[in-house]
Amino acid sequence: MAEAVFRTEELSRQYGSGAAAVHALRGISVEMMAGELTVLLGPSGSGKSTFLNILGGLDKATSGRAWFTDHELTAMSDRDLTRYRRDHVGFVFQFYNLVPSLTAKENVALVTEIAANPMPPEEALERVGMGHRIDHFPAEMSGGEQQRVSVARAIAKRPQVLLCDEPTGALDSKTGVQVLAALDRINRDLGTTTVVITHNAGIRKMAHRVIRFQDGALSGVEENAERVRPEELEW
Ligand SMILES: Nc1ncnc2c1ncn2[C@@H]1O[C@H](COP(=O)(O)OP(=O)(O)OP(=O)(O)O)[C@@H](O)[C@H]1O
Repeated sequence: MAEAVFRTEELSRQYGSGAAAVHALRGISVEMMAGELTVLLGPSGSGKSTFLNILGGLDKATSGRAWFTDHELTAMSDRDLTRYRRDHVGFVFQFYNLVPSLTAKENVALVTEIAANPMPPEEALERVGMGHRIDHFPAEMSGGEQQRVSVARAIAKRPQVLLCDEPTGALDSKTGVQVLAALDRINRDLGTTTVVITHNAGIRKMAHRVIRFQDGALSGVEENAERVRPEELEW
């Protein structure tokens, strides 16, 4: 039986208090399985980023519990959360945040220099289809290519989980597909448990599991019996 890498129980997050309180998450109970690619789908403001940030140790719940394997994230100190992020989590955000004065390889090496068991930057870039661009600077790359370098940077430390917040949000569909194909390949080849936020419903078809958000609550969980390759997605 598949093992749950993430599990939440009545997870809630409130920002502010009193009349100004925003209930970003309202009691989310869900699981994400080892080796799976999960898509978090929902409209803007439905709580997806808040949920992903708590799973990644970047934000804290107001109530409820969350686990990474058998470690309870919601019981960890800030120091433990920092160590958890450093050792286990790769992040990809909508904007690539590459250092403009460093080449692709140097951007990836920033991470591999401080990781315990990193893959060589060349290998990470090869895995996202950027092996031929290792000496290029961000300004010499398209948005989709820069995003693939940021995926290489995220996987180079061999994280157990890869958390991606709108990785194609700033891209057109053609370059977006190349980024999704890179994520799909990493999930298949390395078995990295991957969570991808999107508000683009077409992307759900590449996932093993789809978790839908609406107004901070779950509005459904589906498993895809058959997955569509990113290259065949329509959006
Ligand atoms: N730091 C914050 N302070 C106050 N409210 C916040 C904060 N972060 C998020 N929110 C609110 O919480 C709700 C959920 O936001 P969240 O970013 O998690 O949604 P989302 O589904 O990821 O949306 P998007 O697709 O636009 O990123 C929104 O109403 C948002 O305005």
